[in-house]
Amino acid sequence: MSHSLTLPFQAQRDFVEKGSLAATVTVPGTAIETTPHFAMEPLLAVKNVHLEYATDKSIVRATHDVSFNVYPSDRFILLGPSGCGKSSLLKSVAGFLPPHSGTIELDGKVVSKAGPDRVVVFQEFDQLAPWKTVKQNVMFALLASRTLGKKEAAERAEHYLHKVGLNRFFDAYPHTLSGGMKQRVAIARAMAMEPKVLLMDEPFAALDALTRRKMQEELLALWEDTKFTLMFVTHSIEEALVLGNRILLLSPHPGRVKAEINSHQFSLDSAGSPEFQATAQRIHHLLFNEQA
Ligand SMILES: Nc1ncnc2c1ncn2[C@@H]1O[C@H](COP(=O)(O)OP(=O)(O)OP(=O)(O)O)[C@@H](O)[C@H]1O
Repeated sequence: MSHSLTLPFQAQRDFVEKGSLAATVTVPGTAIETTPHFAMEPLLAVKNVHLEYATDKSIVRATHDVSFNVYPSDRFILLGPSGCGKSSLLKSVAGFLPPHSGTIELDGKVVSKAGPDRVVVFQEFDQLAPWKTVKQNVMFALLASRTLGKKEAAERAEHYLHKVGLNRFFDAYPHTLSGGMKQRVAIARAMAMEPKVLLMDEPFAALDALTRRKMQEELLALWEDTKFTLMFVTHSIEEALVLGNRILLLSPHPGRVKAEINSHQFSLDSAGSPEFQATAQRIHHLLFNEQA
């Protein structure tokens, strides 16, 4: 599904620079809201995607006919109940799970395998190589993908480790780090690849509430800095609202698009506001099939 409106050039620039505009248009007869994206082409186009797993006993359908577009600098959230296919969609965009039918296009090219233009940060703390230092972990992906030579990879690793506040830990080994610090390394490693889309699968779900909040703040600060394109999976309505500018709501298993919501008006400070609470309630109703 693609909804685009034409706005003047300055408004288009505002969108690119700020990542979103205040204007919201609701598509008549649907629960889909759209921020005008002008004549801008989507960076990522997911079209009518059915995802399936073949098990010994049966075929498990993970998603049914899912379509959405992600635009440059979007912070696009996949939100839905457990088992609705959020992680499967992320895996499919990453190139690990080919669609049973439908297509996924990045920059107009069909995604058929994993590539350095899509990097995933997972929830697990064990995604780092334990025998490598923090800096070596960040450099490894750059070297293995032949993105950079050794000297440039070292410089880029240091640059992104600075950005996530780990400049004093270049030579530390993962087992000496807290869960939050390990996730910062994983984020630095992913950002160092400078992917077209950064994919995050509940990266903060295993952290305590205070660290989770801090990591959300840091992720938004990183986004303010470089305006990267983010696709982020969560089942927390609050996390979706504070981190995302657009939220795709998926129905329970198998996941179908239930609604698309604009959330660019919210920040980490708006969690207690009446508007935030009302939107959270509305999402809750939409997710649980009550009238919004
Ligand atoms: N490797 C697999 N083999 C078979 N079925 C699978 C596999 N991975 C996921 N599934 C099934 O696909 C459906 C979607 O799973 P998925 O993990 O994508 O959902 P999710 O929304 O990310 O869930 P959660 O929020 O609990 O992580 C579920 O029914 C799940 O049991």
